Amino acid sequence: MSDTWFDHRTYRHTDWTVQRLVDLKRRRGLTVSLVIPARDEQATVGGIVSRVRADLMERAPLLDEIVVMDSDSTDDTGRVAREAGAVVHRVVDVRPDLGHRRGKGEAMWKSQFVTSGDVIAFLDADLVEWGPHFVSALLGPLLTEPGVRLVKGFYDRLLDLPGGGRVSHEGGRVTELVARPTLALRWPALSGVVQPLSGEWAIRRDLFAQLSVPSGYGVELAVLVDTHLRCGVDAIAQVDLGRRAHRHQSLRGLGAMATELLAIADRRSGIDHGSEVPIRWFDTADEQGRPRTGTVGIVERPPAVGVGPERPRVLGGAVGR
Ligand SMILES: O=c1ccn([C@@H]2O[C@H](COP(=O)(O)OP(=O)(O)O[C@H]3O[C@H](CO)[C@@H](O)[C@H](O)[C@H]3O)[C@@H](O)[C@H]2O)c(=O)[nH]1
Ligand SMILES: O=C(O)[C@H](O)COP(=O)(O)O
Repeated sequence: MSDTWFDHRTYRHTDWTVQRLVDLKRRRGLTVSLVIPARDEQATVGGIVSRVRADLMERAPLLDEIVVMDSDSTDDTGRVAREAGAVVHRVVDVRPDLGHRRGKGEAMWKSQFVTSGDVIAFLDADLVEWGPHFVSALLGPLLTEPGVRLVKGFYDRLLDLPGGGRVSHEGGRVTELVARPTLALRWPALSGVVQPLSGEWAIRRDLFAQLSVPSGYGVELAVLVDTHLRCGVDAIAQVDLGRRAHRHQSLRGLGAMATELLAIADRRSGIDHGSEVPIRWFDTADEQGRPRTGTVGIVERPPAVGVGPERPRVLGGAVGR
């Protein structure tokens, strides 16, 4: 297997200083939006927003806006993020004429209608070990390599072990057991992508607007595969960001995520499972002792470029002005 892509499209976050990135951005005349999708992240979102704001907006003018997409939170995520200095949009309030779906991908798709940067960078809101370079370094390849249009972050991933306070370096269970094997089998050109599911990535707006976007956790895999299919693997770069730790989901939650990823990959290989896949959980039972059932949504939003302007709302039967 050729490692050519890995060798010439893999960078380290130390390859650029923030000042160099600011100079490059100014020279290229580009603007950058940071988007943070967040559902019930009041514990971490405030610290994340205030740190990127201080380092990448106030100390150095790298970001033009920081937007938190509040994804159906039932806690104080929106207020905490606003007080920390972000512009906050409730996903449900953005383009209501297009309807509302739940999920991370929906928050990211709708962010296109409330941001204006030529480049959109994404950052998860549940990080507990990270730094502002998780955002700034993603811009390096986009600002220096004319052919690069999508940049993925990668890192050493920590996993909390039972027993309290113990960690291993074997985090990213869905990444290692589902996403990377799927890429290796179906799109081997992408097998050098270290963290295909990383929530830290940056993309040219004009490319993102041409892609369909799964409403749930399939967004990262879809954007990666579709960029490869549409633009070629050299349009993708990756940056080593060091170490990352985040809040872990339950194994059952990860099972649903894995199901969605496999269905999204299948769809791109010509096998469509429809908009919903039934799943069963054997670790819990209903009143009759049978395994509980649930469904995983496999819906996608169309490319934003084809979505027209907001339709006027109909007020009391008359078209509102
Ligand atoms: O309905 C949702 C669910 C999650 N999130 C936010 O999305 C981010 C990541 O979600 P999380 O549940 O922490 O995902 P992980 O278990 O960490 O999943 C990994 O794998 C996913 C599938 O590729 C990626 O989307 C994630 O970014 C990546 O961290 C966080 O800021 C969440 O608050 C939403 O905005 N809406
Ligand atoms: O990227 C992944 O595989 C999922 O986010 C799960 O990560 P974890 O195993 O570190 O919880």
